[in-house]
Amino acid sequence: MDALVEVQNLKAYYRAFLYGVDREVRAVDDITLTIGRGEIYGIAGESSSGKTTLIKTIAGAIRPPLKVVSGKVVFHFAGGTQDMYAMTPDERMALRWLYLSYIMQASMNVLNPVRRIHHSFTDFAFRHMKVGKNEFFAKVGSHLERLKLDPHLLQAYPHELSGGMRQRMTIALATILTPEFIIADEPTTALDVIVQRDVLSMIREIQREIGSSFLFVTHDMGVHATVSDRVGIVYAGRLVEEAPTRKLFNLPLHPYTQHLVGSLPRIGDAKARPSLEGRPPNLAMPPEGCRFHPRCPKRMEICSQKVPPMITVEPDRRVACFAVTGDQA
Ligand SMILES: Nc1ncnc2c1ncn2[C@@H]1O[C@H](COP(=O)(O)OP(=O)(O)OP(=O)(O)O)[C@@H](O)[C@H]1O
Repeated sequence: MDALVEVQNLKAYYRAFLYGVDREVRAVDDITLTIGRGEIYGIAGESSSGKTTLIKTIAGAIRPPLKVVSGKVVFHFAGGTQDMYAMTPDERMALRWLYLSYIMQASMNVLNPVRRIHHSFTDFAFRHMKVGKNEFFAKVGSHLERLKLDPHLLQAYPHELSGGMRQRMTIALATILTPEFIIADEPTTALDVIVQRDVLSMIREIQREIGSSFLFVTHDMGVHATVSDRVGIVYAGRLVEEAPTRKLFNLPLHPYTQHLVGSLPRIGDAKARPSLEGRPPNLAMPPEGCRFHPRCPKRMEICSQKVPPMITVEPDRRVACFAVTGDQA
């Protein structure tokens, strides 16, 4: 695989005072993954599993109480190879928008609510494009048309657009400079199913047209089935399985992935699918060994004693589970 982003043994913890005690919340704990050029890499996992913290850490958007404890995030952009945490804040800023951009769930936060939408494009992209105003707006117009958005919408205020249209406009804004890497955090979660489909096909189209790589985060496995090329499953701050999407859905290996895939509703279901017993762990006091073991139907003695390493079980898939790989140490 031609790697665009390499995340190596990344650990990022929050410092939190809980019940008067100073604790570390180990939200990202030793994650290693590679995102290929032109690939849509999905991250899935339930609420509080560390998805948002992982993408903030990859994007270099770190502020206290979050701290990168160890590990690396390396980008192989056209401008050269860069190590996110060896860069100065200015160098990091220079990457934003041009090479790396971010699509969030709450699109209103990006589009200035009291100004017409064209101002948002000017504010974010004009100085980077290094062309005159007329040429700039011609480029913005053709980018919108390419994404099947009417350029007249640039004259509108954000509140005049529907939620789905606003989100599509935010995606147009995030991609106007054709960044090589786009991070999307639950970009369709607040949208109804029909609008969600439009936004997902827009993301696929962008990936085809401008060849960007995406890191696509959502707890919704149905969305991953539609849009992601590969999926990494996160549980309690750790990556537990990674595979091409089709393989992951056809034959999930990790018991947690089996639960996620097995709990997807299917047409003809007479009753609700069983939910997993127990709750995800408190990341300030995670269980020893495999963090999933207290809830795992396949747990063995070793699972509470040792952290299962991520093992490559096929050239394109990895899993961290003693029940699958045995103890290979
Ligand atoms: N500012 C903070 N201080 C302390 N702990 C935090 C802070 N922000 C998040 N956490 C903790 O870090 C862990 C991971 O949170 P994170 O938001 O990354 O999870 P998530 O998978 O993105 O969840 P969701 O899907 O609900 O957004 C959680 O245990 C959360 O309580």
